[in-house]
Amino acid sequence: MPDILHRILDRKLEEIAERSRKRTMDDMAAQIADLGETRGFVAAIDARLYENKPAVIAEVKKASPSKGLIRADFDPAAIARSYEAGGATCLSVLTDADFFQGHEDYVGQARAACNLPILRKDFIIDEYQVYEARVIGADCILLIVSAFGSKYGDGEVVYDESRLTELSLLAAELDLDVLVEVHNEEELEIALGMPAPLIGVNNRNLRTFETSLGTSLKLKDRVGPDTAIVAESGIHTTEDVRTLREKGIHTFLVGEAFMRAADPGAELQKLFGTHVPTHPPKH
Ligand SMILES: O=P(O)(O)OC[C@@H](O)[C@@H](O)c1c[nH]c2ccccc12
Repeated sequence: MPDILHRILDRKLEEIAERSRKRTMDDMAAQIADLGETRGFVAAIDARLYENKPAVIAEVKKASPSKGLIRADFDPAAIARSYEAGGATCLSVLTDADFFQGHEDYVGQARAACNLPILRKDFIIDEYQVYEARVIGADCILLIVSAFGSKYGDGEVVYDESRLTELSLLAAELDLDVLVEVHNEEELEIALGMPAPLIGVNNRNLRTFETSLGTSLKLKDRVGPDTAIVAESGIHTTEDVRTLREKGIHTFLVGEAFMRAADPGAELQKLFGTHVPTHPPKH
């Protein structure tokens, strides 16, 4: 049985073919020429880190293949406002419909409701989706290195690095930032060789759903103190945040823990905010 990533990517190829029959890449390129500038995604993170504060990419996610429905009461605009009020640095909006119950319109809805830069969270494997990301109002795209890997009979995985580079160069041309996602050392080496990426370490294996913060901790050792990484997935408690910060990781991508809370922004503040004293200070 093919793994879930495989199934998602097969479906993406169909989706791209369906969509390009309705709207061509040339149409989108013409539309992009009239758009304003993007909101700097990486710049917002850098600015937050420069202040010595944690940078949180807060995810707008209704459901996932591993968890099923996560949030029934799902209003992207309200969630975006809540995240902004709770101190998020950026947003990540799921646009995949078939596996995450996302939609491309959610990016525009979130964008209109706040001033935060937005990552289009989807499985991008083709130029078409990069143009589409810019048209729907994203400021950054995700490139998942494992989506560019092919497994051979002997178990060896070969990555199409030139495709990854082509797509990240196209993103730069369209004024989009790129978050390159890795899950192991081999993928990390590939990400490090790409033009100026922001590197995210997914603690969740997209083929098995196994999740461990140990993945971020281990790969952080490989890049050393001078390379910032984003710890993605499986972050639920203040203890998780403390463990990662002690290791020198200060940028986080969090979805489920916020999405299950009645007030996602308040939960963000609880996980990452400064301690609020229970007694007001005396003058
Ligand atoms: O809900 P979590 O465990 O906090 O995870 C958020 C985010 O990291 C996760 O949704 C994610 C990371 N990389 C992805 C790639 C595709 C889809 C989803 C993801």
